[in-house]
Amino acid sequence: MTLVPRTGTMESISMMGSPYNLDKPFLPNTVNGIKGTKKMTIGILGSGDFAKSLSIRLIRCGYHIVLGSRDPKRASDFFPHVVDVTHHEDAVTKSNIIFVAIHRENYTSLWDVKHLLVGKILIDVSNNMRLDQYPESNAEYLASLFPDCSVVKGFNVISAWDLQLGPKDASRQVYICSNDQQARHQVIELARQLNFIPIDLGTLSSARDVENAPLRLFTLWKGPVVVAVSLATFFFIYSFIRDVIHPYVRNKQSDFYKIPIEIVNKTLPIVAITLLSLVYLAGLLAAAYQLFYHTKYRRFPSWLESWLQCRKQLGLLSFFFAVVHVVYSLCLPMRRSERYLFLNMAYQQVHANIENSWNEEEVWRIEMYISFGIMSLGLLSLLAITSIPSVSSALNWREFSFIQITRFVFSYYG
Ligand SMILES: NC(=O)C1=CN([C@@H]2O[C@H](COP(=O)(O)OP(=O)(O)OC[C@H]3O[C@@H](n4cnc5c(N)ncnc54)[C@H](OP(=O)(O)O)[C@@H]3O)[C@@H](O)[C@H]2O)C=CC1
Ligand SMILES: [Fe+3]
Repeated sequence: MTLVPRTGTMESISMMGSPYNLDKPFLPNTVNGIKGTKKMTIGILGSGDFAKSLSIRLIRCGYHIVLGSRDPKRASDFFPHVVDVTHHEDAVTKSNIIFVAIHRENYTSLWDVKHLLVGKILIDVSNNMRLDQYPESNAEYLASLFPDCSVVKGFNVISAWDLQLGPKDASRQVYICSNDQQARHQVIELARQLNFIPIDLGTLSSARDVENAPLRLFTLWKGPVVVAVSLATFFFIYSFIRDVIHPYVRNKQSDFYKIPIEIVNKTLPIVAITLLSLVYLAGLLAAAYQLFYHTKYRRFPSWLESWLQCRKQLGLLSFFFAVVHVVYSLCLPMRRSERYLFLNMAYQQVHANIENSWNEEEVWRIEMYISFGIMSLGLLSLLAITSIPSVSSALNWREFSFIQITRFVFSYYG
């Protein structure tokens, strides 16, 4: 089966306006200006938010929509006039690829049209409220209800809002899986025509992961963020006790003014370098593990595997702390306390009758320190940039490792 080629521009429109506005900007006499193109019919069951946004996207891409609703008269008010809003029976009869845009709890309401669904492709777009909410995935459940259909899971990672925004939006990947290979390929092609990037996840056993995907919240970031916050808290308290509390207890010297900038600025680079060490330590431990067992065909313990997986996040957090440290350091001379200390030093120097306080060794130390600091930040930025998928895919493995090693060396000097 050939699918209608996608059409050109897709201006984003809002669903929030009145239904009469819906068809104006993108529905001329011909669909998106393509005359005489034979339109393929796609069915949608349900007339909710997802169905509305999906129908607009499909129409813009040159498809004809037949929408099945329990109450077509009411539903038709919310759809552009070119959408054929009808009963479930009629919609199912007129189309071979049908989006099931209703919630899992209502799948059984499709029992009445079961005989009409034989041999059709049902696309399950549903999501759940919680991770692993049901014993089996929604798509597998739908497949068990309608064993004579080819159930394909997909498009659930795209929100109704994203569907309206059009292809300029970044969230374009959709995961597709089905036990029927031919149906899967047809839906993959359909996703392409709708300007999404389909990812083939094989059989329906992946559906659970696909359904859990929109519910996950920064899975790989949790651990690194907890580590970074814990390190920051620990080193902040340590520096506070060492540089503020200790001089106060011993000499009654009040250095509490150091808390907002100096103590924070001492904490930041320590956390940055510790996080960076953790990035490389995971790889070293993995290598040691393989050497110890004389094989690379042995699974790493789960803690090491999770650690290896979140190295990128650890590295990016290290970069974040390093950048903030640089900003703090640049602001150090701006402070009033710095100026007072400077004046006091000058006054004491005059008192002591010292004309020139130039200390060659100190000068060189600071010049080198700043230079290495800038260079290491530059390399850290380079690595942060290379962690962007489109950039890293342009580098080969040797180039990537070269940047890693150079950064490691400079960061330690910095
Ligand atoms: N909204 C979103 O952003 C996204 C939604 N999804 C999934 O898409 C599906 C639809 O979501 P959404 O459009 O937001 O939901 P809505 O609640 O807005 O719409 C659901 C539709 O299902 C139909 N329906 C309601 N009750 C029954 C019933 N008892 N029997 C038969 N049909 C019924 C109704 O259509 P009618 O009255 O015309 O029959 C209703 O419009 C869900 O599975 C959801 O998980 C997936 C990704 C994103
Ligand atoms: Fe520093």
